[in-house]
Amino acid sequence: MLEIDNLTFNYPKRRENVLNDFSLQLAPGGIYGLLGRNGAGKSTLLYLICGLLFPQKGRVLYKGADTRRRLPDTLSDIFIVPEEFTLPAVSLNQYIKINGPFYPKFSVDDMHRHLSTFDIAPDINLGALSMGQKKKVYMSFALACNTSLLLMDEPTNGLDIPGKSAFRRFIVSSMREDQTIIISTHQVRDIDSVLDHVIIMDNHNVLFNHSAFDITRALKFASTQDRDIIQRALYTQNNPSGVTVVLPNNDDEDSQLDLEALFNFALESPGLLNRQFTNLLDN
Ligand SMILES: Nc1ncnc2c1ncn2[C@@H]1O[C@H](COP(=O)(O)OP(=O)(O)OP(=O)(O)O)[C@@H](O)[C@H]1O
Repeated sequence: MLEIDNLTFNYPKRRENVLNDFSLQLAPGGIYGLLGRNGAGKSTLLYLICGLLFPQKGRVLYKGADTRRRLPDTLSDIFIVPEEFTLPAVSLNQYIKINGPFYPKFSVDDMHRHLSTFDIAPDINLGALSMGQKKKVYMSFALACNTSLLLMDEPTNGLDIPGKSAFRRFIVSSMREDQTIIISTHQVRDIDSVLDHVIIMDNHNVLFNHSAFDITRALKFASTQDRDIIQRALYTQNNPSGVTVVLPNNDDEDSQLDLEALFNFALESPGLLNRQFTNLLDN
């Protein structure tokens, strides 16, 4: 269990807090999408979760331990793939030899399996890779560490088109049931089919926090030109072939979660969206 209790955080010399009395609890297992406008504090939250930043107030507990204590047992069970990183100019084998031992469940076989999903040979030198290739190698290493918590900041930025679909395969096929992955991203089309849970941040706090199952139970997403349907919609946005609509799912129909529409709906009418969920949970 990841427990974020009343977190308040600001960087030095900034007027407004980045996070203000921010609380969130994540049950273990599953892929969480963390969404928010630019500057909402998504990266900051990931750094606070893994103990790279310390809050001014509140705390983050992972499996009962405060992550700011940076205990070896905690740090060896959490991995973060930041949006930007550097890799040393060494062979992959050397990199694994140096870094693998910090993670007791690291598996070379898993590493090779993940690399092959991305079509990358294992006998490479990390200094001779493009940024996108480095990202694929680093994400493969991250997953091969088999930590129970994996944090990824904009993981699909810089990946080519085959790399983006490989990423979805890589995430879904490689994660274990007890593993929790938090993915912060703006590239919603790259991940909307793999998420188990959606968290939207705004105004220094959590704006929306529900499972994909509950979202598609409460809401129906469609693209239409039918005026009657458009008039009944809770939220509409134009698309090149008609109108994307979000409707109350009164007749229990299955539809594909449209993360972009959900995100825009949440920012535009958070009260209406959250009321829809209160109604669903009451029924
Ligand atoms: N090192 C820093 N020093 C001062 N302010 C910072 C620092 N890093 C981030 N900030 C500020 O904190 C706020 C939150 O930044 P953060 O990077 O967490 O947002 P984000 O939601 O990840 O944004 P984006 O979607 O653009 O990546 C922003 O207003 C940013 O300007």
